This record gives sequence, structure tokens and C-alpha cells, in this order.
Amino acid sequence: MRRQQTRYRSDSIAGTSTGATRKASLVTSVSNASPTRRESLVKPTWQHITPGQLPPKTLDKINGIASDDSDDDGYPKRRPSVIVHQRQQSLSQQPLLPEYMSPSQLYRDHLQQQSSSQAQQPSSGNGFSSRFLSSMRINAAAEQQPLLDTGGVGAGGGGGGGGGVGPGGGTEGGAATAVSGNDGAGATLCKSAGRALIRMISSTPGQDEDEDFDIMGKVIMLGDSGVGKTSLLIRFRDGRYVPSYFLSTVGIDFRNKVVVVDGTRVKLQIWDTAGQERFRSVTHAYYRDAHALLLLYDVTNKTTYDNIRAWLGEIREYAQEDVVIVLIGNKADCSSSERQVKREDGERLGREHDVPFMETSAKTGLNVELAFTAVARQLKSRGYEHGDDGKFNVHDFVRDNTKARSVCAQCRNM
Ligand SMILES: Nc1nc2c(ncn2[C@@H]2O[C@H](COP(=O)(O)OP(=O)(O)OP(=O)(O)O)[C@@H](O)[C@H]2O)c(=O)[nH]1
Repeated sequence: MRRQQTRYRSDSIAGTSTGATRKASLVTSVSNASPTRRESLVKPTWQHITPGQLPPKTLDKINGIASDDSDDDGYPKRRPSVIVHQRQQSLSQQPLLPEYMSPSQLYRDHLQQQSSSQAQQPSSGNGFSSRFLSSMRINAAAEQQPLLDTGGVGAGGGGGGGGGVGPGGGTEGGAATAVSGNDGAGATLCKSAGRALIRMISSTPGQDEDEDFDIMGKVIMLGDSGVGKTSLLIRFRDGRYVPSYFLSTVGIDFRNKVVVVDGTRVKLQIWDTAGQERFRSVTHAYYRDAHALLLLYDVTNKTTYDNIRAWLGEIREYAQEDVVIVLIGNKADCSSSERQVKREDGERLGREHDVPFMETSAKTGLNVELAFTAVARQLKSRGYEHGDDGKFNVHDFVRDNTKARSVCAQCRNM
């Protein structure tokens, strides 16, 4: 039996765009969805969130969860999250990003520090790393510029990665801020057929890999708790797999990775959501800014597969109509005795809902690159200003490339 703990993330609180419009929902019944191992999907309630702000009710809920002494599923007691800390500092009714963390202030801090000393580590005194600050390339003009029509990423900058919790301890957090602009390099907003992608060309030398990109897209990983969202992200981001025990995600977190597609650097801002139902109302708020969604089930757990229909219902309700969806059956490295969902069932479900499907394994790395590359290619195709790459078809790409790869030997005979 797997050991389970709760993983505490630096909950990055990115705001969402007020400009985004919700699309009509394609009703998918959730009533038939079987409960997951530890939860069931329920009809979500939408809560409006302004940029940089979580609604008090949601905050209360998170705080309630985090400070709850009794853990209803019998797992170890949860420690407070970053959000709770902010609450304790009586910021409940205020935007969760205080003034010193606003994009403009961070940028001013950054410039100040740069001019005072090149060698000195820039620090705004708020715990943000120099890498985060250096990712904030805005100017006054850019700040006045309207955000993209579907919001791009909201005005609330994230604090992700700051706590050193989670995979990689990387540079994440900075890109959650909806800024554009340049350091003289001519960054431009890219609006292509209503798609919300940020195009940023940077020429600042010595930057980290994930700060140097042409196009950026927001990708959200969804699926029941335990399907392997975090593991897949770690595999993709860091190229490793951490087996041992099951650390359940609390809230939401993100990691960045740049994928080069035919010479174009596509920065994927990948949001890892908590699969547990108690966090649904928090994660729903992030759907509508998403450019792509990776929807996972666990091939060794039929319930997670059955719940995909309910997930798709939520996606239709909360996400943009044209969001790219990739359906993933994870843990394909399993033995045939463990497997509960055949590959053909996944393929059929994908066809039914007109979404590309593939099986992956965070453990062996099977198709992990492919999943994210497919998304990156699609985003590039949509985001390209001159539309010269608009013929890309994610269905064909996934089908052609998964064909070329074999499913692991153990599962081949399913
Ligand atoms: N065999 C196998 N196990 C996996 C794979 N991916 C994840 N796991 C295991 O499945 C368990 C859950 O993985 P997580 O990545 O934490 O799942 P999650 O979807 O992020 O869960 P939540 O954070 O609760 O939403 C862990 O024990 C992982 O080691 C895989 O590809 N193969």
C-alpha cells in the first residue's frame, strides 16, 4: 500500500483576467461519474475572481482545510499554506499581492538594484529571487497596455518556487504576471485570431533558459488525485521520476519549461492542480486563462477513467472554447495484472470527445515529451503572428508520433 502525505506547495496566486468571457457549457452528465478512490466529482460552483485576488470564501475554505486539525481521510494533518500565511497577516480582504509585489514595484526594485550594483543580487526584500526579478521585463508603456483578450495570465504574480517546496526548486512564479514589454528588444503582444498568447522577444544576455522565449502558453494539468500529474510534470521538467510515496498536491502550483519547436522557443507555463475535490473551486478559477489542458487518468484505476467525462464537463464549463485538450492515460508502465483500462478504451474516449489521446508513463518517460511537445506545437501554430504555421493539427501529430512508439512490453498484450 502506498504511503500518502500531503505536499505543501508555494501556492502561486495568479489573478485571472476580467476580460475573459465564459463560454456556453456543453453539458456532460456528472451524475453517472463513479466516486474516485478518495472523492467524487461534484457539480462545481463558479466564483468570480478579480486579478490578484482570491474570493474570501475560497480563501476561507483553503484556510479551513489547511488549519483543520482533523484530517477526514485519516492522513497526516496539513500544515498551513502560503495563502494561510497571508490570511494570518490580515490580508483577507485585500488583493493577495501586496504593493511591494506588484509588477511595477518589482520592476522598479529591479532597475534600482541593477543600477546600484551589477554584481549585487537583486532583492526586493520580499523573498523573491533574482531570477524572478530578472524575468520581470516591463516598462511603463507595457503596463498601460491592455491585457490580451482572453486574459493571458492575470495580474497577480505568483510566489511559486520561493519556498523550495516541490520539484526542482526552480524559478517558477515570475511568469504568472501578465506583463509584456521589453528591455529594448521589441517585445510585442501577439494577438492571433483571438488567441491569447504572449510573444516576448528578449535579448538580455545571461538569462536563464526559461526566461528566453518567443511564445508563452499556459498549460494546466487536470485529473483525479493520484493519476500522476505531478510525477508527469517532474518527469518532463526535470527528467526524473520520484517513486516512493504519494504526496498529494495542495492548491495549485506551476513550473516553466521552454520547448523549442522548429526554432521557436515556446515557454510552457505548466500549472499542476490538486486532484482532490476539496480544491476544485480554487483550480476552476485557472481554467479560463488556459491555452491547453492535459487531462490525465490512471490506467490502473478505472474510476479515474470513468471520471474523465465529468472532467470534460468541467472543462467545457470553465475553460475557453478553443482550449487545446490532450487526454492522457498515465502509468502505462504497469503490469497487465495492475491495469484496469485498456489502451483501446482511452482511444475510444478520445475519439468520442474529439481530443487527441496517448498513454504515458512518468516512470519510464514514455510519451512524456510528446504530450508537452504536442501542446507546444499547437500553441506555436496558434500564436504565430503571421499565421504561417497555422496548419498544424494536434490530432495528427499525436497519432503519428504515438504510432511510432511502442507501449511498454508489460502492457502490450492488454
Ligand atoms: N507506476 C507508475 N506510478 C506512477 C506514475 N506516475 C505517478 N505514479 C505514482 O502515482 C502516485 C501519485 O502520483 P502524483 O504525481 O502525486 O499524482 P497527482 O495526480 O499529482 O496527485 P494529486 O497531487 O493528489 O492530484 C505516486 O505514488 C507516483 O509515484 C507512472 O507513470 N507509473
